[in-house]
Amino acid sequence: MTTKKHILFIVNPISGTSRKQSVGESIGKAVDGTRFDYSIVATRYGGHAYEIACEAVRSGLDAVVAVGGDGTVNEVGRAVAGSATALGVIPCGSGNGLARHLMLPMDVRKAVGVVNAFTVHELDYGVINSMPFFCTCGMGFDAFISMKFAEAGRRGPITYLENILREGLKYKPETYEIEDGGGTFLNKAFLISCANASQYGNNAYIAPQASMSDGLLDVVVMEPFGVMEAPQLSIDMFNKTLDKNPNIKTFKTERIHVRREKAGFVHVDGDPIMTGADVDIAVVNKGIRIIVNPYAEKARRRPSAMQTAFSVFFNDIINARAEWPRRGDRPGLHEK
Ligand SMILES: Nc1ncnc2c1ncn2[C@@H]1O[C@H](COP(=O)(O)OP(=O)(O)OP(=O)(O)O)[C@@H](O)[C@H]1O
Repeated sequence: MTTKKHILFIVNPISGTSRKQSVGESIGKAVDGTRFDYSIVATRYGGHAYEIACEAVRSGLDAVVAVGGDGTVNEVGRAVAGSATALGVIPCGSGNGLARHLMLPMDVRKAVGVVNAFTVHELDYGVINSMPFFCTCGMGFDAFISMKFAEAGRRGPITYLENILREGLKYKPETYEIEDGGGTFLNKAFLISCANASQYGNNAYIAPQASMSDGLLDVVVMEPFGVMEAPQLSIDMFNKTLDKNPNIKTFKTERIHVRREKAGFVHVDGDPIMTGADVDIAVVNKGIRIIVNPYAEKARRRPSAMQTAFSVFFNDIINARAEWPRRGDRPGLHEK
């Protein structure tokens, strides 16, 4: 008789937009009880998932499964990184960037099926000023929007889009000094994103070539762009061709150092955090064990309705940016 594996499911009840009352029940019905002993706990506050997952690692559990979005994945990932305990994900957030990169099913029952299969790979994660990230981190417009999203209080893709629309109208690019081992260069940029996994969530691919097993981060520098280039940027983001866009510089590296004009926000897997002007970002090669999807067919990634909606909204920003100053009723806005 083989011994059962021990798994803890940590449910973030406020993640995503749907109510989470029945999630525990769905998990209970789908877990293979002949092979796994499991328990389910709900978080009571931000940071609680990290605390519970640290305890699970100390107890030597085989896996801790984050039931939530990228914020919950980050808390559990931080706790299990560097240990024998694996990270599992049941995607229940609004963006689910890591889950989508790993091609995990969005359906709870099917995602538990992936946990049941228990295929564990050692994968990379990143660290920004000593804070681990598993999907993306970034600064500039990237961090600005994640901060606004957190402030908004409401969650879900529509809030995200509304914020992009509102804030995109007045965002001003900054100058960054970037050092990547090969040299130092100055860049005026709209955003700098560092990707361990390929997307922000909702299938918006900031770094289509990003791999979680190459020991490298994909750095994306989006330079200031004009009204004419913007529609192509949004199309490229959803067609996974952003790396071919002339307004984008991309490179792979193990680490970079970025010096900003002043202290400011960065985002770490979508959550805004204040840091100093100097930012160090590095990859930890094969630093975390993750339950992956043995049934995934990479060739079948398709654009979703959400992708199309995002493109439309992005184009609206551009149109609004072009028109408002002309109307003369928004003197505070910065039109490039
Ligand atoms: N019980 C709780 N009450 C308040 N906040 C919580 C609670 N549990 C977790 N959190 C916090 O909620 C935040 C959002 O969670 P999460 O990222 O999982 O969902 P999401 O934002 O909807 O998804 P995504 O990041 O994929 O868009 C996290 O930063 C987490 O720390």
